[in-house]
Amino acid sequence: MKADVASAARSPLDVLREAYASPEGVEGRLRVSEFLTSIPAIGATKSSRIMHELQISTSKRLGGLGRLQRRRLREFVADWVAAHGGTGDRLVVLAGPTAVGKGTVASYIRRHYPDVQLSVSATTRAPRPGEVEGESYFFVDDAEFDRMIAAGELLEWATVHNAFRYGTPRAAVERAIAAGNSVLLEIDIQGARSVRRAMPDATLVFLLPPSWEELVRRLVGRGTESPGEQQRRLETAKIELAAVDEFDHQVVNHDVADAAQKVVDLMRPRKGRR
Ligand SMILES: Nc1ncnc2c1ncn2[C@@H]1O[C@H](COP(=O)(O)OP(=O)(O)OP(=O)(O)O)[C@@H](O)[C@H]1O
Ligand SMILES: Nc1nc2c(ncn2[C@@H]2O[C@H](COP(=O)(O)O)[C@@H](O)[C@H]2O)c(=O)[nH]1
Repeated sequence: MKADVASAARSPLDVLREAYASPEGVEGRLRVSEFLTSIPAIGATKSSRIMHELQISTSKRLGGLGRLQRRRLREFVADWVAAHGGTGDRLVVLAGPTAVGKGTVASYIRRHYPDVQLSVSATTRAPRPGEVEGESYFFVDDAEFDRMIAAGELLEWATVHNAFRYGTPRAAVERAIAAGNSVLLEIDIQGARSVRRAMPDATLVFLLPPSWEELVRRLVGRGTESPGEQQRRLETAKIELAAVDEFDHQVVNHDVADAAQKVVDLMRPRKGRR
């Protein structure tokens, strides 16, 4: 008989998230084999084969998996769900350390994939040359940002790099999802965590640099921060890189077009892609 953990109301990915967050909780104590067979179209034989492929022993419980096993299982389940009727992830968050290329990848997506809806954030920082109100950001003053927070108009917000405040307007995201469209949020890591709390079904993508040296090269090469500020951001980047396992997918930004394609792929219907 199928275990009741991945009932129609809850996605198997939600079950995994809860298990990884609370290894001693109900989901954490669930055997991996029971979890797998609770997913429609996975029976006992298939479950054994999958566990063998993922190098997980038959006695393991979800909460007792090691870091690599957790990642392998989560990626397997994400692919499986997508291939068996997934409709594309509705809310996709692209986050990562400073200068990894989030803005560059998001701009590439804006230019090359006009069907992808990008959320436009509100910010208290001033516009840079070439930035357009309502396209790049909604540029607001502190009083207006305070008002938006108080009115519950922001899905998440954060003070980024100890400088200015940035937030995701809730209404546009909710409207898009209600209309059956997908939305991409390019935000910082604190914001990604807040989105996960507010909307547990969101898909979090961590953009990684090809190497630490390349991240430093990109930050220094961009030339928009003083040497002191670069140093401070690199210290924060070290801490942020350690958060990679909180995310559903990792994309390495070797090449902008390739990274953009990978992000967009997550937002598209993927039935039968496996
Ligand atoms: N794949 C890539 N290869 C080489 N250079 C890249 C690549 N992606 C981005 N860059 C360069 O890296 C620098 C940082 O990129 P970008 O400003 O997009 O980073 P970011 O993650 O948005 O940074 P922040 O969070 O600090 O705003 C830019 O000079 C950009 O041109
Ligand atoms: N938490 C949020 N972070 C955001 C949002 N919009 C942008 N950002 C992040 O801010 C920094 C700096 O951006 P910049 O345009 O001033 O260079 C960058 O890391 C963005 O990802 C948001 O709505 N929420």
